[in-house]
Amino acid sequence: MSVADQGASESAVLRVAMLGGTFDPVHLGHLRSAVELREALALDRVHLIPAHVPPHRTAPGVSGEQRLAMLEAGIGDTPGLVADARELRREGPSYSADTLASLREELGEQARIVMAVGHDAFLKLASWHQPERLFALAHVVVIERPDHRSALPAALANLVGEREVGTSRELFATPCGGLLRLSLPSRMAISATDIRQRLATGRSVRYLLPEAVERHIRTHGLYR
Ligand SMILES: Nc1ncnc2c1ncn2[C@@H]1O[C@H](COP(=O)(O)OP(=O)(O)OP(=O)(O)O)[C@@H](O)[C@H]1O
Ligand SMILES: O=C(O)c1ccc[n+]([C@@H]2O[C@H](COP(=O)([O-])O)[C@@H](O)[C@H]2O)c1
Repeated sequence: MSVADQGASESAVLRVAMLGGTFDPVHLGHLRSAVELREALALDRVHLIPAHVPPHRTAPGVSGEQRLAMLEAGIGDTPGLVADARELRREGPSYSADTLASLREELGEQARIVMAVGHDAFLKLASWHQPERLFALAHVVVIERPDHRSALPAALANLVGEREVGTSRELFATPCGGLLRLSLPSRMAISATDIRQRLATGRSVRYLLPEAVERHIRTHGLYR
């Protein structure tokens, strides 16, 4: 096979990322990092997937339907971003391994599937449900700030083993099983907790989330 043919067959393989979260509500930090992730890894799609019952935190105050509606409003027509409701349709805790299994089933064995997690979530990965299965189904990409490299806790170092690679090209040589730590420079200092507090105390949330999401919150009287 010529180099040009190799390039063509590589790019024909679907590359998809899952970015899970509570999205209570979705904000510009989430959306900007989804866009940057897509560009950095040349992904076909980034699926933003709201958790139905988040495994490691208290239940969100706003229903799954409302969090999904805000996510859809926030994404609008942004190319390559998808509001994916699959965890909302599943009963019980929203384990990421089950979500990746459903993506794998849908996209087939050859698709390159990435589970994107923030650095803080990554540090706890060894305590997630069926952590080895995550790597059997997908690559893990850790979104880090450039200044934020720290040593891994022992349980995580065991789980990660020799999986880490340095480039997306190496990562996408296989459909799953790799780890890439990706520096995205522009993480915004925005959190959903802060947005909820601002709304509850009547302060402005303008420019922290898309205007369509703010409109949805006002129309439905959320977070008051
Ligand atoms: N400002 C941000 N920039 C980039 N990524 C973010 C930002 N805030 C959260 N994330 C990431 O988005 C994913 C979903 O986050 P989540 O829904 O918990 O939002 P949050 O703002 O951290 O919410 P909360 O304040 O309620 O904990 C996680 O992987 C998290 O690390
Ligand atoms: O599968 C698990 O055991 C698991 C444990 C903790 C978090 N997660 C997922 O990680 C994503 C980010 O979670 P959070 O709490 O940082 O918003 C979200 O999709 C969660 O469902 C998944």
